[in-house]
Amino acid sequence: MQKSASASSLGPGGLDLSQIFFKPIQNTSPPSPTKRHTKISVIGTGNVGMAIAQTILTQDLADELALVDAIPDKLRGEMLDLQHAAAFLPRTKILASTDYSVTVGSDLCIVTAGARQIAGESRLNLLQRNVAMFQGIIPPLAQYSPDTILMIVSNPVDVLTYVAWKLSGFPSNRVIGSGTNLDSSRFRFLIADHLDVNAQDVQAYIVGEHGDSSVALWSSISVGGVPVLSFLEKQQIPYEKDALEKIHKAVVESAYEVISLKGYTSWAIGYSAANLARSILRDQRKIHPVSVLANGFYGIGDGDVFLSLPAQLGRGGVLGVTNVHLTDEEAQRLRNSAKTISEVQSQLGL
Ligand SMILES: NC(=O)C1=CN([C@@H]2O[C@H](COP(=O)(O)OP(=O)(O)OC[C@H]3O[C@@H](n4cnc5c(N)ncnc54)[C@H](O)[C@@H]3O)[C@@H](O)[C@H]2O)C=CC1
Ligand SMILES: CC(=O)C(=O)O
Repeated sequence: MQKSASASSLGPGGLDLSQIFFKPIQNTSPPSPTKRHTKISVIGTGNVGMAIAQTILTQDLADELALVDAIPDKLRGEMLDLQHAAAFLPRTKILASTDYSVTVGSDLCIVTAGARQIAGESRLNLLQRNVAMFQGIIPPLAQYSPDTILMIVSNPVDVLTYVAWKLSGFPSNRVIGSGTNLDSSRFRFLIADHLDVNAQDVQAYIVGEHGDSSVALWSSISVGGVPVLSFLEKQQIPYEKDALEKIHKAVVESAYEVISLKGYTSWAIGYSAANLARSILRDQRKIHPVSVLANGFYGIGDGDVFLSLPAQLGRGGVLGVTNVHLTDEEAQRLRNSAKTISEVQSQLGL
């Protein structure tokens, strides 16, 4: 099901039409070796996979985009629909197959395949179904692209990032969960809305589990470089701790609300994953709250656990974790979140 025949082979008797339309220029130098060919694979072409794929295309993040799904007709339909937008988009070769060989040589593989929550269902509830699926997804990805970076989006994303790390055998810097990059955007949106400022001027992180035990780092929030809580305290402006808790609660409930209204979430995770892809593939060295191997940070205990911490991302994947100051309460909540994930993980026997 790979991309349809290229224009160059469409002439009668296999005549190479490109030689008729374009006269080759003689004595040209070979293409610059510094220009990398970038390939992204998206596994799972449901609501989330397609939102990510279309954001990658509009943002011109890849020279080649490979799509994989278990349902061939749906997959081919999605591939053709994207290909038909070629006249309006930057040039990207789009391939699709149910066979993982289509992903060969990927720089980044984004995994979105799997069951999703129904209204009111927790992300953690998806675990058993999606772990079984990952056993058929991660090994072939690792086999066809042994140097790739894996970005896991399927839920429960933190535990599945751990599962992907185990199944791939990759070093932990090359296995990343989209984690709370999305929750942090929801958080920034709500704070910006509250203060009537631009969300891009709000620096604010949600860390820990992408889910119900996530932790809001109120102590480090700044708007336009002004640290919000210490500013209010210095100006002796009273604020209600309850109001802060309500904003965090709204972040936690965001996905449940959208799912109860439209059945799934897609656009925001599409932008979130593309935002991470840009930082990784363009070596932006930006800090994102993403799911990383967290042992040893902020007193997180012995077992291997992935959860979101503010991490620097670049071409090598996770380059480091930022040493953001946490209050004792925030650090304790983060360790509790790690414990929640560890307990779920311990049922897996991996
Ligand atoms: N981490 C995050 O922030 C977010 C994660 N999600 C998660 O993303 C996942 C996908 O959600 P949706 O796209 O809405 O679901 P969906 O049901 O629309 O799409 C899932 C796709 O996976 C495919 N699939 C199933 N088994 C497969 C296999 N073995 N190999 C390849 N493809 C397979 C299905 O055919 C389907 O096209 C869910 O687990 C959901 O909870 C959703 C939103 C945000
Ligand atoms: C579904 C999900 O994980 C989200 O939108 O946050």
